[in-house]
Amino acid sequence: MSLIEVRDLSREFTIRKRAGAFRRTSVVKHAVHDLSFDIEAGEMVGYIGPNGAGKSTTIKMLTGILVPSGGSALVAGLEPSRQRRELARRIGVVFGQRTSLWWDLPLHDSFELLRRIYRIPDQTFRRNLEDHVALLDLGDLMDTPVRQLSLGQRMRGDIAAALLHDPEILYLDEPTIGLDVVSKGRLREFLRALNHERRTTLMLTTHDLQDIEALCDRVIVIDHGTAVFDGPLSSLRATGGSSRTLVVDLVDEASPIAIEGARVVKIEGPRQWLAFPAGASAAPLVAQITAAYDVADLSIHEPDIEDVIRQLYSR
Ligand SMILES: Nc1ncnc2c1ncn2[C@@H]1O[C@H](COP(=O)(O)OP(=O)(O)OP(=O)(O)O)[C@@H](O)[C@H]1O
Repeated sequence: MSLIEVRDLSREFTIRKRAGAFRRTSVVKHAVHDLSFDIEAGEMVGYIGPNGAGKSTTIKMLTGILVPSGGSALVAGLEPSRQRRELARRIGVVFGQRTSLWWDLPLHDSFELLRRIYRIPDQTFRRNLEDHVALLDLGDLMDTPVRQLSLGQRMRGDIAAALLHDPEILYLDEPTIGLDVVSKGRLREFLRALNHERRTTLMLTTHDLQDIEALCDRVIVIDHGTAVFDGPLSSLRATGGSSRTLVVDLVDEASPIAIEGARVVKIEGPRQWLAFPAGASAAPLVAQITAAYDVADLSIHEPDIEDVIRQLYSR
């Protein structure tokens, strides 16, 4: 059994609209429609899609906040909407846009309250507090009220809080939103270590594709409530007819390189750019070029992930 099992999961919302002075009609919005996927323990999965695609609705169903209108979800063997309390002990949730900490309380008191709410055993609490306070650099901030923390500090506090009870699964919704480059880097490093060393399963929703590139081997792309891609990041690059580029520095300027399987798209002096399908191997191309030309240097450029995803959304 997978840690997260989603089968034909659907959620509709009925939206009532004014259709005249006194008349109202209702429209049904399919926020999530027949969605299916499995996530195994220890995976780090990026869950991405354009605004309004259904990401938050999915996460809300997986955490038990929303009841599905159809299909099923099993998380750690539990049915989220029916076994929400039991599930809360097994999962952690972090929303970048809002905090789960107590605004007026020092960080330390927020953690203490969570210890009681989740009835976290003393040893677990102490070990996690010690580890996470050190790794997330929260030591000097423990006595500061949450409202006085910067966005990055608050986010680190929220992540430490979500991990106090040793959850097997951590859902992160836009964890790096509004953070500077250094803070983003540190946070990604922490999440990578958490996944490697504690085997915590991560499901990450973000509009920052660098988060995905830094953390996730697998990506699920959702649009209009259904999955339009589910696979490794490397295969995502290969979809949508995108291409990789071989950049060849010749010893001397030459006419366009003519080989099978790639075409020259740009020439600047002795440097030539050759495009080839993203799913193809560069090895035979390199062999052909080095056999026929005097080559000073070679490099391969992967397709820009933002372009690939833009193509996927516009389909
Ligand atoms: N409570 C609700 N009532 C009515 N419609 C809703 C409700 N919640 C979500 N929707 C609609 O369902 C669709 C999916 O919304 P959802 O918040 O899941 O998208 P999202 O992928 O998380 O978007 P974003 O990236 O903007 O956060 C949207 O069209 C949204 O307007």
